Amino acid sequence: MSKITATYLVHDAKGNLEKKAESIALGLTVGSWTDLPAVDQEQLKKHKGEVVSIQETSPHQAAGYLGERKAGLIKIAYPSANFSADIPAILTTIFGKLSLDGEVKLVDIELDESLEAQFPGPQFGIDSIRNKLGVHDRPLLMSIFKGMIGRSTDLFEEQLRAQAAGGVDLVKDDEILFDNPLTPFEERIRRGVKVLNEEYERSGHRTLYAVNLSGRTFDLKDKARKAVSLGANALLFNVFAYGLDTLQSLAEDPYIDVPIMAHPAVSGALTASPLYGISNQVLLGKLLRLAGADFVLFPSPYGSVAMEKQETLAIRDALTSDSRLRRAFPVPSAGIHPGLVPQLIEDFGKDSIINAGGGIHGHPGGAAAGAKAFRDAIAEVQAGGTLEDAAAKSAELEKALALWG
Ligand SMILES: CSCCC(=O)C(=O)COP(=O)(O)O
Ligand SMILES: [Mg+2]
Repeated sequence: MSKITATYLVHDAKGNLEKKAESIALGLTVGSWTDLPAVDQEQLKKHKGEVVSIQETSPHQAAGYLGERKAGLIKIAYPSANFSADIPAILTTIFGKLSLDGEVKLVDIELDESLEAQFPGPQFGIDSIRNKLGVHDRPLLMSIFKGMIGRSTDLFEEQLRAQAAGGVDLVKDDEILFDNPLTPFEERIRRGVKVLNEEYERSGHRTLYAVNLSGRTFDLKDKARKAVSLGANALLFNVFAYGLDTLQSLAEDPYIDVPIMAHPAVSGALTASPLYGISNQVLLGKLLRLAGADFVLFPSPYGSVAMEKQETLAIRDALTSDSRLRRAFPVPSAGIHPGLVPQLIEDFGKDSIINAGGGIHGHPGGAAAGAKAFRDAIAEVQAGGTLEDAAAKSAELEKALALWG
């Protein structure tokens, strides 16, 4: 029978992990069935959650916790006969009321093949995005518009041109730039298409622009379709302000045939606690890939909004592991500057995106020089050289390293 298996990190003050596991397996499925007549018990058996394993582990030393307790990893399998094949039903089954019930964190999920087959995953994924850009042999470079709130479309055009001229492969809106009278959504797309076509004619380098798809949930599909009809070639989406299923609906729409970039804004509210919530591997990795994100941003382990390295590597693996689903691009972000390029490539590999806002716009020579500094660093590291080798040949990189190290 098809199923989903969920793993929970449980801290139990009473110290009885077996009882806790059984109460989860029952409570999230058939409830208390043992008191029912035998015929009903038989009927309900096939819907009951199954405790697959219980592995005791050392309790987390969370500040302020007093007293004895046991911790364990509890694995429970839920029959897919219990839920429809959509993320809201799955999340409610495996972590609905349980998410409110003490120190329990959802740390892993495994869908069996027949369940996973009911999700399309990324529409494009790494290989197809590389084909669009014609770049196959290095990590991609992305930059972020900065300081656009309250500014005009002329500045937008100027920033976009400079970023593209410096050699970035993708430019994205900042997630905090919404539809507004000064830089309206449709106007950003029109101007973006014009500038990037001109830059392509001039340099032969292709750049994609991910416009921030924002507004009310029920307007998103029409807005995204309109964006595509105007020539938008990628969308940025604050998925956790809306919900994973909203992303899936956008990714599945045949008229919204552009890659979608998932921003992690708001996700920290669900993932940050070591005791509660959902692990980053599950939320930003497995679930975003399942829901159809082509690119996933998350805090890098060494930038300004840092995440534990192990967690970032687990996200990377969840997005790129072998699967029937296409691979999504990991985009470690926040506080990224050219001095971090060797470490980024070592940790996230060729099939990742190096993404910078301040690290490009803050370059003393402007955004074009900032982008070139990154491209020079990437080229040298890919060729087996060092940043020092690259800086000796690149005035832009030399300046960036002098500023940020
Ligand atoms: C926390 S991951 C998303 C990073 C982001 O949205 C951003 O704007 C990063 O900008 P930065 O200037 O730190 O590169
Ligand atoms: Mg941002």
